[in-house]
Amino acid sequence: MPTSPVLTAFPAYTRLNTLAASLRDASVERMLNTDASRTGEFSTSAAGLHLDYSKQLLDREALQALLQLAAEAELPAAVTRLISGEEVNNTEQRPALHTLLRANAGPGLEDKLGEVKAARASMRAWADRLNSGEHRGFSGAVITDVVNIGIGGSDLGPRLVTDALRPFHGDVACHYVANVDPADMQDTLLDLNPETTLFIICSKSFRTEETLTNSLLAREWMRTAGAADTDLDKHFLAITSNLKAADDFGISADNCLPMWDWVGGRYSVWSAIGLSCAIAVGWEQFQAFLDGAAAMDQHFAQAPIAQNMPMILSLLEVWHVNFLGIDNHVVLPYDNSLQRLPDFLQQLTMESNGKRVGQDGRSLAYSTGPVLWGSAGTMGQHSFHQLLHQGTQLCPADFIIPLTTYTGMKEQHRRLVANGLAQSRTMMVGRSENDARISLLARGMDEARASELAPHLVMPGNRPNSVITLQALTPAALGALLALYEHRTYCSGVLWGINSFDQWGVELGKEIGGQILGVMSGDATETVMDPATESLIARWRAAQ
Ligand SMILES: O=P(O)(O)OC[C@H]1O[C@H](O)[C@H](O)[C@@H](O)[C@@H]1O
Repeated sequence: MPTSPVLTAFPAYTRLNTLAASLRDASVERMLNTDASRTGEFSTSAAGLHLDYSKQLLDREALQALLQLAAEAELPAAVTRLISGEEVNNTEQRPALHTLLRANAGPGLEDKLGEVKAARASMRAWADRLNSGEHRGFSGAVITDVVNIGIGGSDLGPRLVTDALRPFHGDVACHYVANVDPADMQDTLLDLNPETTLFIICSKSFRTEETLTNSLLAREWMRTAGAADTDLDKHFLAITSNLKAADDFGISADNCLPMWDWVGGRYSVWSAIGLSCAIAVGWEQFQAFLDGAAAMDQHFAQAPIAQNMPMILSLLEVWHVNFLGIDNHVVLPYDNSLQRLPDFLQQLTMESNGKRVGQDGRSLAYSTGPVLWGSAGTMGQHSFHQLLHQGTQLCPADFIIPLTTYTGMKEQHRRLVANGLAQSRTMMVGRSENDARISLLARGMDEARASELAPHLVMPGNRPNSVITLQALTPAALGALLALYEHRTYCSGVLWGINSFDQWGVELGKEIGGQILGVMSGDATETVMDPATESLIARWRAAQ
């Protein structure tokens, strides 16, 4: 395997360390208030999104050093490697061509692009057939509900996109079942009618335990309702690269749409894995979603580092993790439709960059992907924002704020935006002890009590955050936003010298899961577990 460059070897690394130390006591508020051009310079726009990072704990010198780091790590060349189909996933010897899934041209990749276009045509045909009522179930009834069965990348992306684009929904309702907990499938089926339901089994591998278990439940439900095996094609589609397994399940090749090993699960919503979304919003809107992502791809490939939004976000991530010693990142969409965005980004970033060795397998002596978390504003304000403002850990935040609402309720939406902007500003300005004391006195509190209470009201401020705004949460803006975070993730992986496209860390748990299931089912009496696991299995057995 090639020797991967490591972050600490770049000349800019040492300089950034020094600059980070010198900035520890700097005031972001002062930097903003004394520099009229800071907001303009610490911001960039792309594909309908605007990023303002002027409230980051960063001055011009540090920003220049970060840009220098990106140049030393040759990020622009890394973008070319990604988009041109080089084997950026070195441990699995594959390219990662999610950009091709939304492209209209792919120089040197014509064969693959041809397959992508054929898959798009097939998605479109299925979306049209279902939305027009042409495709019918075994009793001749029109399909009214689609259930996507998948997990991880075969669930989180489609679920988020369908949820986020609610105002664009047509007549077919899309549901999502992922968990192997039978309650997930049972609850979903409660309101559904087998005659009018179609399942999409989404699994690149068609080997995933949860998905296969739920698919068997769905097939049984269909059979119990009177569907013959020859009717199954009216109720099941498969999105997979494993046609043989789909066929063994009873889904014919005509009902299978492709997935390819050169697309990672968490990067696959743009492929036929997104079919449920295309059905939910119709092909035109799904195409707009692809086009929005393609516009971000173009920006990523062409914009200079200093204006390159994904690169800037990635440099900020590395700045936080490796120079300010921060190990988490909170994403706060001020839009109810984006409440599933943190879930999606958790898989995207943590499965991609939660790695401890470089591409060459050598242990890394520095931190990589941070823990990502978050929830839709304003809910978090009434729960965890306390820690954002006064906790001992720094939690750099991305506020994501659409500037308009589809609801038509402008005044209420103004409140939502005001809340987002207020949280961003509050994280920066904080409150001194003296200001706290004065505000308590103004409320009529006596001097002694105000002095006693004031330390509890102190907020250090200077807490880094960025604000991403968009005109409206349209399919195109959503596509651009997801592509933005995909590319940010890739750039951070390049800066850390890791492979962002494999996920070996999830395998052992699956293997041990199989062993434990064997013991619980009594099929593997010879298997010896550790005493703690044995004792927990005994507790389970006693409860049966
Ligand atoms: O699409 P599938 O093959 O069913 O895979 C579903 C998911 O399961 C795996 O365990 C991986 O960790 C994910 O990256 C993947 O998205």
